[in-house]
Amino acid sequence: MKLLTAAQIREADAFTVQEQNISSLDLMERAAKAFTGWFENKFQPSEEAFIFCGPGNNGGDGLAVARLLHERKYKVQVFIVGDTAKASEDFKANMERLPDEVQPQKIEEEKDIPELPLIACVIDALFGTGLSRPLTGLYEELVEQLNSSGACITSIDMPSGLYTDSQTPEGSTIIQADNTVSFQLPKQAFFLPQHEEYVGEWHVVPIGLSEQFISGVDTDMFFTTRRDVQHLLKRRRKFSHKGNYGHALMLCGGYGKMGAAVLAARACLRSGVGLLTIQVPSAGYTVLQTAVPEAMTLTDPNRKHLSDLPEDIDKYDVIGMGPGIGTAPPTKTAIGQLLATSSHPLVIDADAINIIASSDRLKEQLPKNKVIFTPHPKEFERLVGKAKNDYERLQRLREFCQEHQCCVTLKGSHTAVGTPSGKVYFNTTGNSGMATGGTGDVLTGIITALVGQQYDLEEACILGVYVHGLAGDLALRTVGEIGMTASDLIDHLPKAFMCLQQPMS
Ligand SMILES: NC(=O)C1=CN([C@@H]2O[C@H](COP(=O)(O)OP(=O)(O)OC[C@H]3O[C@@H](n4cnc5c(N)ncnc54)[C@H](O)[C@@H]3O)[C@@H](O)[C@H]2O)[C@H](O)CC1
Ligand SMILES: [K+]
Repeated sequence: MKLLTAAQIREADAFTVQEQNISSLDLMERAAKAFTGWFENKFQPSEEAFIFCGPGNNGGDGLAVARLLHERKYKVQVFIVGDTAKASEDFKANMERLPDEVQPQKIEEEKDIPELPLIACVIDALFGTGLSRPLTGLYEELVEQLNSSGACITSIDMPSGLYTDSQTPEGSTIIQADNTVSFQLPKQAFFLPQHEEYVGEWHVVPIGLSEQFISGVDTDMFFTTRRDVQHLLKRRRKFSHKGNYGHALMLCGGYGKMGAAVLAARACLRSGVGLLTIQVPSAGYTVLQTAVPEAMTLTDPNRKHLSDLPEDIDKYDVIGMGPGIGTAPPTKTAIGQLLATSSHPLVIDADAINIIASSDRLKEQLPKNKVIFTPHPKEFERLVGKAKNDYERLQRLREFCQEHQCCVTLKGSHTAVGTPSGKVYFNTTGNSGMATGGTGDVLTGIITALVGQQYDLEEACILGVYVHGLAGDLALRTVGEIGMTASDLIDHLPKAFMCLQQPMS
């Protein structure tokens, strides 16, 4: 699904009003109803709502929500900040519609900011996608007081003070929402780790924006939904055999890190690959044969680290490498040799990334349209350099992918997949239980298996990160976040793939 900029959202708004022959006030009413529906599920009428409205349409939403909540027997108190004479037309219309029992109070100076009860339920309708500069003056003061009040804050559409699609200037004051309920589509800012404390949990409510507009609009930012990946999933044919699903080679493991090889191999096998051969340093032979009997095991001449490539390397459909291999000089030489000679698609993780990152010569040797990197943020930084903020990091991601015509899955809470054409796809599955050693090795195994099955690089990344997170979400239901291990993800991979095979209701 597409992610739109604030300007595109405004266009979608205008297009929808025309297409559906409704007024912008009708659209605001839809938005307010959608928000109120979410709110009713979350909070009881006994919880008094303190609604803070700015002078634009976000504030207009707040006023409409106040009316709807009042009709549903919630106690509401409305506060208005800003010059109402200059307020938007739909704001003014919703002021008119407020029932007599809901009389808004104006905040014109600091002393008008109310003292909130210890446990207060705040609705933040100060600014949404129309924010065009950092908060100052009374707005800033109010937001600071709300943030330090301990209230449970729900933001309408955007946390006030946060830019929708670009870097908010350093030091700006921004609402720290517990929940953000956004209209129709999540906003780009929600996917960036640096915004976690402002956005809180985000939720999306539909408001019927024009499908025609959204499908026609040009964007290079996407988020992946179940619908998006379901149609990527290839069917297995009735008369197929293991030769139809690819023969993967994995170069993984090192002394004390054979577990990484086991995890990557087991995940690869649980992701539909036809055949898997894994090469490990010779000390790992028994471990691999015992822990992963389905894989064929080759041993490196070196006992402790990778130092050589298999002889008949051309017969494989994909090579996955990196988990547990270390950065010993013979390992670097072997990786260099592989890059110089191989015509395979390559899935490159962990120390294989670090080895390439440390050498401009190796970076230059990267074959075009053949490589997937699966770095965590630190490995990514080694590969492309330090970024000042998440937006700069995303820009580096696009540039690197375009320069080397490769895919990169930049791992995180919303893993970002960069593609050779400069697009970015944010993943939407997964949970914090997955922040534990070995889950990256599992992802390498999954993506290697998918490339082996002839998914193109972009599809393998998007589907791979989605199913990896989905396995984590399924594991969450049985083992919870704290006790989750990488092996739990592997155990839940079959269910995750089964889930994707079910038609959506
Ligand atoms: N299509 C939709 O999703 C719909 C969204 N709705 C809601 O409308 C807002 C966007 O409304 P808009 O009037 O464009 O902007 P804001 O309310 O965010 O801002 C108002 C106004 O304030 C000025 N301004 C900007 N920054 C500052 C600042 N730092 N200090 C003071 N003033 C500032 C600027 O001139 C803005 O125009 C969207 O988020 C939704 O909540 C509709 O209700 C339904 C359709
Ligand atoms: K808001």
